[in-house]
Amino acid sequence: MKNRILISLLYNFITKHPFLFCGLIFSVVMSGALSMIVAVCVAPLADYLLDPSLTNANNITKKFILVLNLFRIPIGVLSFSAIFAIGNMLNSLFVILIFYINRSIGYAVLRDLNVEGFRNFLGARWGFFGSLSQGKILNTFQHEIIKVGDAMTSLANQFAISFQLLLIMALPVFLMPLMVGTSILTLGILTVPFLLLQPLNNKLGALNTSTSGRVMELLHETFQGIKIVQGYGRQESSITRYLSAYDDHVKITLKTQVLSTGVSNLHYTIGILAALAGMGVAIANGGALSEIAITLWSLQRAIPLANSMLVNKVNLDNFTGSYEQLQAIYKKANDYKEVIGEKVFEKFEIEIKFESIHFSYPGRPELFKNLNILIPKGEMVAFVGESGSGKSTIVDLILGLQVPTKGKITVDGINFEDWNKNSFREKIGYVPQDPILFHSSIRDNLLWSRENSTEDELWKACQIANADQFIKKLPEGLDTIVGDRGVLLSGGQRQRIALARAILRKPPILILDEATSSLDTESEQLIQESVDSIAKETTIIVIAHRLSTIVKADRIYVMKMGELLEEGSFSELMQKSKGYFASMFEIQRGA
Ligand SMILES: Nc1ncnc2c1ncn2[C@@H]1O[C@H](COP(=O)(O)OP(=O)(O)OP(=O)(O)O)[C@@H](O)[C@H]1O
Repeated sequence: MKNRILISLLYNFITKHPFLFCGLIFSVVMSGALSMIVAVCVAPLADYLLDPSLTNANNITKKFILVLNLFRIPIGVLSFSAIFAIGNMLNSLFVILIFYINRSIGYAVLRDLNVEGFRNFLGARWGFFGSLSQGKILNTFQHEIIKVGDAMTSLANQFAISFQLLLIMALPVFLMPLMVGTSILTLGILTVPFLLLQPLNNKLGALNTSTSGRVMELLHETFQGIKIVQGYGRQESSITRYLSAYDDHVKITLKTQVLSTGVSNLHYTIGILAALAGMGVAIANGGALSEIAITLWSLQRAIPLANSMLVNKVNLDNFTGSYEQLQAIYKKANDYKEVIGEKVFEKFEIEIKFESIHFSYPGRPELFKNLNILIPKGEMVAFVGESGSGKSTIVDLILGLQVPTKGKITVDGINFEDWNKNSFREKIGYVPQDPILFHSSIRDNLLWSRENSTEDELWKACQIANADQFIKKLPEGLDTIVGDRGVLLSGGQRQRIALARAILRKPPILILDEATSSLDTESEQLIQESVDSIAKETTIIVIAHRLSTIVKADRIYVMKMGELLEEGSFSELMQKSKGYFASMFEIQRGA
């Protein structure tokens, strides 16, 4: 399973980034070749130390001298040392290059996974976000994707190291097969206990993923709800809850890190033992000193590499938890994938129609049974009814954020699913119940809905939304920063900016979900007049609690527990004796 994942990740990577992969191979080959040259240099140096006249020099030294003669390089300890030093230096440069490419591979994979995650998540229907905690989504981006990127670096490292080892050990294997064989056998036997740690690694990896997810969830939840945490005086309990999750995570992380460092250190010692065992066998068998020196030199380069291989293996063992969580979330996002129709919505011409719509939220009883609604172009259509009766859900269905379980929604006679949803949404100005502003200036928040608006258009939209006066009084006017989600403004000011943002689009359809609920009566009145004035050229869908705000609506739908109770114009509904709407209106008037 794990190998299959790695192979598919590697394959994806090679096809997407062939240059990086070729760069890695080139650097690895160069580094290996240089290691070989450096190892060869050890023989003349060792022979020179034994006998500076080099009369009884080893075969390798003799061949080395022949090559130097070919290039007219003077023979002596200076040239031997210089070649040895330059070879080492060049090799170090290639090792740095390998490190750079390995990290680049990790970051390239990270970037691909981030893009894939973003596309998946933003392409999912609204329901997907309700099915997951935001902490989990953040954790996916901040931790799990990084772990998978690290695993790819480890994999690239594994590949590079295997190749380097092969080249570094080629000469010693040829010269001293017994010494190398003994060392490898000793190392292999002593490594077995380390390999038995794999199940523990897998378990720690999965625990690390879940505990870090919990930490992120609590962090996010606390700061999202900071007002209520402080308002209820629950700071201490929030800290305790957070610390408990944090401690759980630290415990697991510590275990993982100790294991990784422990493996690395113990294995290094074992590597030295293996080299000594090999050397012992070589000396016992009368091996030439210069050849033993070459092999020892190569082994001292190979042992840390073999050690890194084991550490990489630990990383590769515990990345599966992260990868599986990533895939599970991606799959979920994919299950919720929005169907994007092909027809581009250019102009709203006729109507929006709900035909026998059934709808239920997952795991909840059916909310709408056979709901029929008509929103003709140019009308102001209002939805009223008690809390929880389904008004906002109707808006979500119009926006395509939710999908009916049965029945058909059509726009201009065409099934909603056949429209390219974003082209339809681009024609909508939407002010949700809780108007979200981004942590930026008022200007940026407005321009977000229509980027190329002029200064005049910005102020005009603010004027219609009755926001111009208060914005002018702010020290930095349109450039005032609104704070995270708009916390530096009052609820009513936030609503007015959200309304201006919607109006700026000059949308043919304007959806106002309780858009004036936080305003004082006078501001509401002013906005009401503005909305009435744009109603002539705009289709307006409004959800209202204050029934006095929909007196001019052409059509009012009265909802109760997902059911359509009454329908008609304001005067028609008021004329119904014992009508639900009329009695609601009377109650509000009396209040
Ligand atoms: N994401 C959701 N998952 C499950 N049930 C939901 C979800 N959103 C809303 N509901 C339920 O659907 C019903 C209708 O909710 P909706 O928000 O559409 O009502 P509403 O009329 O707009 O209420 P209000 O006036 O309070 O905003 C409620 O019973 C609510 O609990």
